[in-house]
Amino acid sequence: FPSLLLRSELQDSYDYVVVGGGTGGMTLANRLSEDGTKMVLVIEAGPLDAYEKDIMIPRFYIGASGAGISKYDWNISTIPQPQLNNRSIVMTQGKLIGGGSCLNAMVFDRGTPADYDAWAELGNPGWDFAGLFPYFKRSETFTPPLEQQAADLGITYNPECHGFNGPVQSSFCAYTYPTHSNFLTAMASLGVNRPLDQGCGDSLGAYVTTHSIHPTNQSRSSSRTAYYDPAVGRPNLHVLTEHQVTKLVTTKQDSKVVVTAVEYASSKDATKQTVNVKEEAILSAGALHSPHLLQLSGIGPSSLLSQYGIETLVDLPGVGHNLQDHCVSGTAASDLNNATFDAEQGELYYNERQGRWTDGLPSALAFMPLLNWTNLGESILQGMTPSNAIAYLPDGTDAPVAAGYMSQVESVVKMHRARSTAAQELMYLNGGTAFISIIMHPLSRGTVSLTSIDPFVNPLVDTRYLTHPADGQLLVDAIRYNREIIATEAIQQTGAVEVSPGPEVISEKDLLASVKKSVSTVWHPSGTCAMLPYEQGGVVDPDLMVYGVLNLRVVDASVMPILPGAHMQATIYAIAEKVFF
Ligand SMILES: Cc1cc2nc3c(=O)[nH]c(=O)nc-3n(C[C@H](O)[C@H](O)[C@H](O)COP(=O)(O)OP(=O)(O)OC[C@H]3O[C@@H](n4cnc5c(N)ncnc54)[C@H](O)[C@@H]3O)c2cc1C
Repeated sequence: FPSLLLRSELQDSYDYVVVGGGTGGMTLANRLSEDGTKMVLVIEAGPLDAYEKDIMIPRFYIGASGAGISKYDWNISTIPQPQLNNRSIVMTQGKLIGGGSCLNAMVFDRGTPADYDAWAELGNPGWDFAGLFPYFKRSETFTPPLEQQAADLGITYNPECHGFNGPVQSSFCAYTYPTHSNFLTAMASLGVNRPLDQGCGDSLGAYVTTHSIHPTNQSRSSSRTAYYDPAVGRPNLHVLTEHQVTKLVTTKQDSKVVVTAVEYASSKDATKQTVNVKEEAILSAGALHSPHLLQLSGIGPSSLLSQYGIETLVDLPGVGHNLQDHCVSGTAASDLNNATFDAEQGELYYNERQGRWTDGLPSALAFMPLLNWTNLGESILQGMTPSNAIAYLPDGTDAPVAAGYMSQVESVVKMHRARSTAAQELMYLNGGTAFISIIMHPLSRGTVSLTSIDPFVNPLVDTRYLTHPADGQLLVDAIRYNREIIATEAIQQTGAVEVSPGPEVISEKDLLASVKKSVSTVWHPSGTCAMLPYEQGGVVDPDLMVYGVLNLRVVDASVMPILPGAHMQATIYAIAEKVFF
């Protein structure tokens, strides 16, 4: 791996220093270093993986393996959540070259046009669907479904909505459970449409999705394989792994702050080193660590920084606020898998690159607008009005952050009313073992905050899932909807019966209690350095430049002002592809 450097081989200064070699960071580093006149350094806290099967074979993605791969994970959990019976939720976050794109479930999709148009309407010109569309395409090499697969599962696509030369592979899993047809038939019987192609923004309805999987060898396509591997030999791209950035070194120029260097260390006890920044520093440390690093560097809410004796260089109340995540709860049906089946499928994978092991997160799903699946839509929407919502923000939320939140809620309600976005994503898991519902536009907001001036102490993550009652109501009603699906003739043919929460759990109160017992995450934290106007609690402007700092950007999940009604990675690749070009 020639561009992995020892610290002693580093130059004194670089044109660009990218903090974090994950999904967004490696994309940027690759594109910036296409210009051979620019020296680019990536500093990544984690190592380079060794193409282990847990990373590369879809069957073993971290969620499927249960416990995960702690050496490639930051091993962070939320603080105990009082509203969830004091449970802490495990918040897996990649700590390796490729970041989350090496651990994720590989679903590769886009939201609806409304999801991104809302970003633009919130004060970010150019970040609507039309503005992002070329960059979605630029990041992607799309492989259409095989003829038989398309016929069996009714997969349709529009080539005009896809890229065919981009670094990230997007394809349909070689294997689909036979019961996926039952699911699609069941959804059709409930009146749910089959969209032409989610790549065009036509993502509402039930269908089989694309994954970031290489269609030839059926292995993971990540920012490591897509953006790191091809750039590894460039003399102007240096990558320092297993070193954690501890602080941005700054000076003042007129009224603005300038980043002059980046400080890093290999461990808590190691001597801290610095590398100079000629043009820009770029934070791509993810939605938990980018705000943490800003706070450690004196850029954040002064009320928080003063508690730790950190001088406030830029008072930005939004840093670490507006934490949003796609939370999930489900209805378990019968277990359709067994160990013998799995062993047979393993053999099939190694011999032919076919079978169940080519399938990461099961690919049959439905994105459902609010008013299309719940009869309680109108009353849930009433409870979502911005003036109601503000009461559910964390205590002590600064006025600009609250103002930005009100605008976000307005956008979300508008989209729900127009049925232009998904309120839930319904996943048909493992060929029918569970129907899981993921809230696409949660109104609960959490925080990420430092708890020590020691950068090696992880930030405190408080996701505050279900603190806005509408999020809980949606998950409760999703269980009722799952029961309707299980009762359809097509699903009954699979032999599925509800095992959890159990058909005896019926009242609103009991259903909510069961949701609170089970609610978890699909690991999509975002919004903590939101791209919003300054007076709305924004942290970065539409060029993703941090307010009050001359040469600092944030390029990762934390800049999303509102979560899209989709999984994250395709959007993060597009953000990183777009920001400089
Ligand atoms: C288990 C799991 C399943 C998921 N499933 C899907 C899915 O199926 N589809 C989908 O689209 N999305 C999925 N996601 C979400 C998606 O993968 C993430 O949202 C995305 O990868 C985040 O990209 P990022 O660039 O914001 O951060 P990351 O990719 O996490 O990159 C941040 C990088 O910065 C490094 N870093 C942090 N702090 C420092 C520091 N101080 N110094 C140096 N380096 C630092 C980290 O080690 C990491 O490598 C999943 C995520 C997880 C964890």
